[in-house]
Amino acid sequence: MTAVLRTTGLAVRYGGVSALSDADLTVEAGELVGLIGPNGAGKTTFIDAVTGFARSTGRVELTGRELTGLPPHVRARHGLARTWQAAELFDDLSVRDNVIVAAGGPGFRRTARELLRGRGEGAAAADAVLDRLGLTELADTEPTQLSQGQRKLVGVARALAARPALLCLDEPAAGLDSTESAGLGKHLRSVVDGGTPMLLVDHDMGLVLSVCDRVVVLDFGRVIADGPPEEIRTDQRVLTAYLGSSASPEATR
Ligand SMILES: Nc1ncnc2c1ncn2[C@@H]1O[C@H](COP(=O)(O)OP(=O)(O)OP(=O)(O)O)[C@@H](O)[C@H]1O
Repeated sequence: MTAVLRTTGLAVRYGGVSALSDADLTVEAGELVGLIGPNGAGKTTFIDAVTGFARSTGRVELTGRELTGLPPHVRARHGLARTWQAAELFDDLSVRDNVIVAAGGPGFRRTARELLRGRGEGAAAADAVLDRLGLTELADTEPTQLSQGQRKLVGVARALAARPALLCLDEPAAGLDSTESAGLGKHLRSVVDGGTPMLLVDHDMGLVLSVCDRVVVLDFGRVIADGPPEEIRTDQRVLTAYLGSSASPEATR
């Protein structure tokens, strides 16, 4: 079966620094794959290389189509969506309008018309995304009124609105408390179970190990482990990479 995402020998250098080396990773249909590793391991660099924001060597394929060398906006058009470590929202638009604007597909004029009209296809699609993420009650709220966790979820809603083939999330749980993080995990799982595969980078091991189907571990830019959470928890290379001892990776954050 064709993987949704397949990278082969993906590598990124920043001057003399090898940020990512020879990284092979797949995300299959229906999968939530976690990408973890100690600080500076290359996780954000991996997402940057896949989405075209970092110059890379090696190969990137999305549902069998080669994206290698294409600029970010073309990769996005082929179905790659990402979020950033800081959720960038338009603070003077409602949550619903933030999602409508992010859907992008209709083009600026049609999006502007949708916003002026208030309802329509774009609004209905945005409401469906908000519903999946449990944000319906906040649709008419302005982002300045939201908690950090809710802002993160709106960021995910914006990425999802473009109906991507793959959603890449960069540290969506950063700054969330454990209750907010557990809530986020439930919603991310629901997005994947609803048909959108996901690559999740996060330092919150409780979140990653509890919601992911498979976890890939990077250390010094190299993949050192790839398997189900229960295997990763006890993988000696992973334990050593995190603490240089036989402690659990969950104890690192
Ligand atoms: N723009 C850049 N220029 C130079 N070096 C960079 C750049 N971006 C990242 N690096 C280096 O590449 C390596 C991987 O960084 P990256 O941010 O991808 O790691 P990470 O696993 O996401 O780390 P963290 O968990 O701290 O966010 C690090 O050594 C980092 O210092």
